[in-house]
Amino acid sequence: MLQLADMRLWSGRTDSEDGPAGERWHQRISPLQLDNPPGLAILGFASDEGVRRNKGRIGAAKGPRILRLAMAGLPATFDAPLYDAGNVKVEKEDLESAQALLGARITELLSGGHFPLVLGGGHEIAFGSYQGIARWMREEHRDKTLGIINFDAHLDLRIPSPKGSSGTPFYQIAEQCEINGRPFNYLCVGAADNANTPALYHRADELGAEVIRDREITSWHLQRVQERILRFIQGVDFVYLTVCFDVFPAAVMPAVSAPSGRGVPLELFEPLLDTVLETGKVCLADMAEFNPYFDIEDHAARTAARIGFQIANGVT
Ligand SMILES: N=CN[C@@H](CCC(=O)O)C(=O)O
Ligand SMILES: [Mn+2]
Ligand SMILES: [Mn+2]
Repeated sequence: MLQLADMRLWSGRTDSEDGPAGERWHQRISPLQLDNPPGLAILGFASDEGVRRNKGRIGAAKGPRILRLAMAGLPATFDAPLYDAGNVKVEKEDLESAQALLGARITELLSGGHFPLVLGGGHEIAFGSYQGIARWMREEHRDKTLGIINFDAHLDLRIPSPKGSSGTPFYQIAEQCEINGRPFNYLCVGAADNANTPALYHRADELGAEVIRDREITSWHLQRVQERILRFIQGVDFVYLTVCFDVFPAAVMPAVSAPSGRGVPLELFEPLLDTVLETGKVCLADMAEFNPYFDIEDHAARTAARIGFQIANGVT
């Protein structure tokens, strides 16, 4: 179901003595209305169902709420309008309907010229995000191609058994691409060898997916990784950016279902994210798997908000 924006979440300190340059997101954001001028539209996907089906630690359905609270106090550093587009909530384990509804809402946002910043929820969010982008491209950009960049410790290329989960979204997307005669352009950045079986790597190969492993991402090799990402982006017209929070070290991001044994350090992730954003091709970003039950004194929520801040500033 669709839930209207709960504007009570957007509150925090105000520094009125500093004028507009002292404003924060909670002072700029408004509930999205039909025909609002294009802006950054925050949309939540309150879902535990994908992680539950994937035998993980549930709690990500509370992500959209806690992430909004964490982002409310961010400095308002961009001029574009900022909107809250509400939430899509999974009801009675019916993940498929919620993903379709998320997709429909995203198509509306993209058609309205907005940049959707979608807050999960487990990584099953990706199959909803993709449905929304795919329909928008079918309707408005038929001849263009899409690339998916997933910052993640996991490939998320599991085969639905029998239903989709937080571990299957990119396999489901590959199936859709096959059905519709579209290329499956998928780059996973940060995959961990201790968190993906050979079967999953084999599937990545079969599907022509590109993989940059976590251990390849060091400060010494940063430029090489940036070049690989840029090469991937050069081959597509639009990029769907998805960040699975378990790509970070567990000490930085304990608030996930499956914390990382190594992870990509934040100080290396940030320049990689800039590399993606600076191409100007990103049409949507989502952030998945934030589970506030496993946070420690809101530390991870702050890190997640910082990534939202970097994306918002990079696309506006
Ligand atoms: N979306 C994440 N999925 C991981 C979870 C791994 C785990 O629970 O250990 C996966 O399916 O591989
Ligand atoms: Mn993951
Ligand atoms: Mn994932």
